[in-house]
Amino acid sequence: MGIQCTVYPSHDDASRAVADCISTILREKPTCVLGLATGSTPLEVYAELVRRHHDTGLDFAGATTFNLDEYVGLSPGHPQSYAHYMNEHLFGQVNVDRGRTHLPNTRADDLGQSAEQYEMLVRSAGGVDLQLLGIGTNGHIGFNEPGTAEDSVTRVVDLAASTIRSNSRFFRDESDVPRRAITMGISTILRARKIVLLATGESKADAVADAVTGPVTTGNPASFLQNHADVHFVLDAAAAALLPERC
Ligand SMILES: O=P(O)(O)OC[C@H]1O[C@](O)(CO)[C@@H](O)[C@@H]1O
Repeated sequence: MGIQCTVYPSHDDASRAVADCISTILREKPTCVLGLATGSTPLEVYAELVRRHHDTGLDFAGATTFNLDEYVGLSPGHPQSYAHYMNEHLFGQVNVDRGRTHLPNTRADDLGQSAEQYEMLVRSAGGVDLQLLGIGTNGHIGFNEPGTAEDSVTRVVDLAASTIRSNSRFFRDESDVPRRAITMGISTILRARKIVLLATGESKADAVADAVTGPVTTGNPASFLQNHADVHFVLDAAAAALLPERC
């Protein structure tokens, strides 16, 4: 157990390393199940995968995907919805079968039931082979904010004030940021066979150091990743700045 870290000089180098992991699993297991993340951090990973699809024929046809989370209150066509993000940056640009791409349905009348169904869907697909994660400055993974229990499953959550503030950069005004989301839980994420977390930039350095070297605590949800057997943190130098030399 423990988290393996690799540090790259730049965000682009780290993104290419993550694209390598995803490309490898697509080649080795064309029917793989990918767990996907949104946010600004993985944008270059998706751009690189799209380039590889066009340049080398990287094939998504057999893959199934499950996104970690989706805001409540935004239509799938809203420019800041994660459905729109995925369509724009990956799904609309590669040969993935759209019937096999999944995001939590946050338009259902019964959001609790919708979350339960999503959890079951991930399980019935045979589990996630490779889960891609980002990390919030407060240590959140998906929208599992500090205080989330390790046994949490897919559910409706309230976003932390710090997350609303941080994500307001994508919206006209902080008041436009949705207050709720459906997110996979910590236990949902930990069931993935392999986990790759990409973190870049100095704003993530504290959360990364706490997750890797601190105690396993609900105070930093990413620290639960220490309990997984195959977790790799792919970092740029800025995000790794507070880690000890050897970790
Ligand atoms: O990559 P960013 O934009 O820094 O976001 C970090 C994390 O925050 C979220 O965007 C949710 O706020 C996650 O999806 C992401 O992993």
